[in-house]
Amino acid sequence: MGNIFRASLFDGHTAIVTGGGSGIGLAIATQLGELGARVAILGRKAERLETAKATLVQRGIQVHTAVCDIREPEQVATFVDGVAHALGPATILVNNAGGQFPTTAEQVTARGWEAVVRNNLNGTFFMTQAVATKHMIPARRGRILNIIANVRRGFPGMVHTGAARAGVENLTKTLAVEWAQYNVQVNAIAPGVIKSSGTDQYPPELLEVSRKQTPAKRLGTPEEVAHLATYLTSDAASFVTGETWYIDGGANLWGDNWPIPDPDPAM
Ligand SMILES: CCCCCCC/C=C/C(=O)SCCNC(=O)CCNC(=O)[C@H](O)C(C)(C)COP(=O)(O)OP(=O)(O)OC[C@H]1O[C@@H](n2cnc3c(N)ncnc32)[C@H](O)[C@@H]1OP(=O)(O)O
Ligand SMILES: NC(=O)C1=CN([C@@H]2O[C@H](COP(=O)(O)OP(=O)(O)OC[C@H]3O[C@@H](n4cnc5c(N)ncnc54)[C@H](OP(=O)(O)O)[C@@H]3O)[C@@H](O)[C@H]2O)C=CC1
Repeated sequence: MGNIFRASLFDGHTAIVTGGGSGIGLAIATQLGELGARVAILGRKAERLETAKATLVQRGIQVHTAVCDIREPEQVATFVDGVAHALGPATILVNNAGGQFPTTAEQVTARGWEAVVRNNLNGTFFMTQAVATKHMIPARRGRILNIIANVRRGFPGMVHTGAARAGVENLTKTLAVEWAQYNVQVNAIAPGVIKSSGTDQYPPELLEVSRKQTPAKRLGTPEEVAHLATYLTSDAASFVTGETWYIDGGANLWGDNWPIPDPDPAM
């Protein structure tokens, strides 16, 4: 599918995309940049960021990159100040960085739990607070978009990320209300299973199970998520706030997120 959005849609905007060096984040950074935004991306791995930067620059996009772990508030503050210096204050923040590992609730260690909650919930909040207070609230203008996951029916098989993403969904609602007075809209996207650099780390046979468990009978693409992100960060969505948008081929309504044993062993 081609791009249905106007070429100059984001002229004059600066967009931060966390985890913009790969997968869904890179697709979003590419699309916002091609529509006129200056783009700042971060991640923990410098090499990944350099490769992504080359791709974006090749497409004529003005890019700022810096290594930053969103779990560390000092690194976040330095990154956010660096964006203002390099590209001007951010008008768009896409909190896309995140991840987890499969585990049963019985087996997850305290450190494993903390690692995933810090990555997905704490990191998202630290970025959001820094960008809003330093850039968006003073300018009385901002769009924040949180990438979560399909947690509508919990997340059996990944209890830590289910809890963390539900936390992000709730902070999306809270901040939509608190920051409406500053003309800052806050929304979330809940992707189903998307064929990306992220899911490439999962065994192919599990991805095939996910495909079958999706009513649309296919996996989504990063570009499809980017189209929705473009709408939600554009002026077309200026009266939309506090909402979670599922993009999952119907998966939140039917089928298993993750193949776990039947909760009733007698069945
Ligand atoms: C096929 C169907 C798919 C359906 C689901 C699709 C929905 C979601 C898809 C995606 O999210 S795609 C993105 C995929 N990418 C990732 O998820 C990778 C992200 N991982 C990370 O960023 C990190 O590994 C982490 C999870 C944040 C942990 O990083 P950190 O550096 O903090 O951890 P460590 O210091 O190494 O370990 C802390 C603690 O956590 C335990 N642990 C870490 N990784 C694993 C693992 N893979 N398996 C089990 N346990 C893990 C580790 O053992 C430590 O605990 P202790 O052993 O010390 O108790
Ligand atoms: N693909 C899918 O099916 C789904 C994905 N999601 C979520 O969407 C987001 C993007 O996923 P996807 O593109 O598929 O996967 P990727 O693993 O390719 O993307 C995750 C990105 O986040 C960055 N990142 C992770 N932790 C941190 C951190 N602490 N600080 C800074 N950057 C970090 C990674 O970079 P680096 O490693 O260099 O730090 C990477 O660029 C993730 O939050 C994922 O959990 C949700 C539902 C489904």
